[in-house]
Amino acid sequence: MSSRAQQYLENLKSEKNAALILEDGTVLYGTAFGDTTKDKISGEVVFNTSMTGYQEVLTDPSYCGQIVTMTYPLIGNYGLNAEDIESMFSKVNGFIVKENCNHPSNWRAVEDVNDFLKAHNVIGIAGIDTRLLTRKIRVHGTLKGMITTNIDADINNIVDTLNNTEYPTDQVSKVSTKSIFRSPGQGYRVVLIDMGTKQGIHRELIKRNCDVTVVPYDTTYEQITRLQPEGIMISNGPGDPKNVLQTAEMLKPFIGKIPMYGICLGHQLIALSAGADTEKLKFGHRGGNNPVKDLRTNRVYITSQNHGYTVNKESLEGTGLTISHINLNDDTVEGLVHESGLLASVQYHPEAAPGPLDSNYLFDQFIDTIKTWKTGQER
Ligand SMILES: NC(=O)CC[C@H](N)C(=O)O
Repeated sequence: MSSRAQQYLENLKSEKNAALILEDGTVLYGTAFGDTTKDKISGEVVFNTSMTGYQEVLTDPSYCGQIVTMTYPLIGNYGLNAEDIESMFSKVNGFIVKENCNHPSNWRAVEDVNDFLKAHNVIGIAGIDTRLLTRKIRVHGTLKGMITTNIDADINNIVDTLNNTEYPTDQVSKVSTKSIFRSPGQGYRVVLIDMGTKQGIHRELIKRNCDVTVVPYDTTYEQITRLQPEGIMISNGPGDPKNVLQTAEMLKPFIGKIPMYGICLGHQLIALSAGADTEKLKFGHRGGNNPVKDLRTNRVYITSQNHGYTVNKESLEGTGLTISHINLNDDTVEGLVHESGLLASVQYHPEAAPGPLDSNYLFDQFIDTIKTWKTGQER
């Protein structure tokens, strides 16, 4: 080996000041960045295959408590800007990349990933073989992991702890709004149940002139009725939908009575409240190019996704719900419609723009459902 190559390897080794330890005993060494004052954090390690959109991933509350790895090898090259945030705070527990770019170049960039993570108290680890990590997750399913800056820590001890730790169950309460707030508009009155909503959903409703009232996940049926909604939107959010069964229960009396739309966690909650079941996927769908077919038109859409759970197909029988959309990669349920014609939901993110804006039409359909329902009421 040439002395230059040797020097390069030496440098690489000396930069390794953090470790990613997985519950199966795998240890990968890398370089800490972002908030490096955290000496250890743990969570479910998931991968996202988007080539861009790391800012949206970092600010999407659905990732609350998870450690996210990006499969695209260079992250941060266009920085972060003031417009593309999905929420004010980053709720990821940790961020794993192959290479972090500290010198972003983009006319909208206001900061780099390192500074962003620092400001949001999130630790990152760079220099990780994210291809190897992703293959492990694909074979095993998502894994619990820890990022630590104590590289001399007792690995066996950490692996034991990871194996004996349960996933948290309280993520929604951490990201849902604490109080009710309203964005007045001239159009339909929509109540947005905030399970950890992305700003994109709010933005799409406002774009359509809706008068939007955002309410916490634990708002009661009576409180929502008092707001006299003409439509209810249930947002995306983190964790297992069965952690928030109270919201599914609360929604029950609204089914078939008032126009409703569910996105991601909202879709899963609608299914649970109609009597269907949900289950965990092996490693989930997280990325910007998931092909979804609308079974009513046979049209295929390229969708943005971020979920680890799915609605169980067999459990839909007798619930009044039928499948409207299907994932072409693994045949899982991607959309539902209710026999009343008032209720629909999708597992993916119609508000997102992973490149194509294909799925925006679903917001128009929700508004059309409200319009038809209102016309029927006035007759
Ligand atoms: N983005 C979401 O709303 C995700 C829903 C749910 N937390 C899941 O992982 O399946």
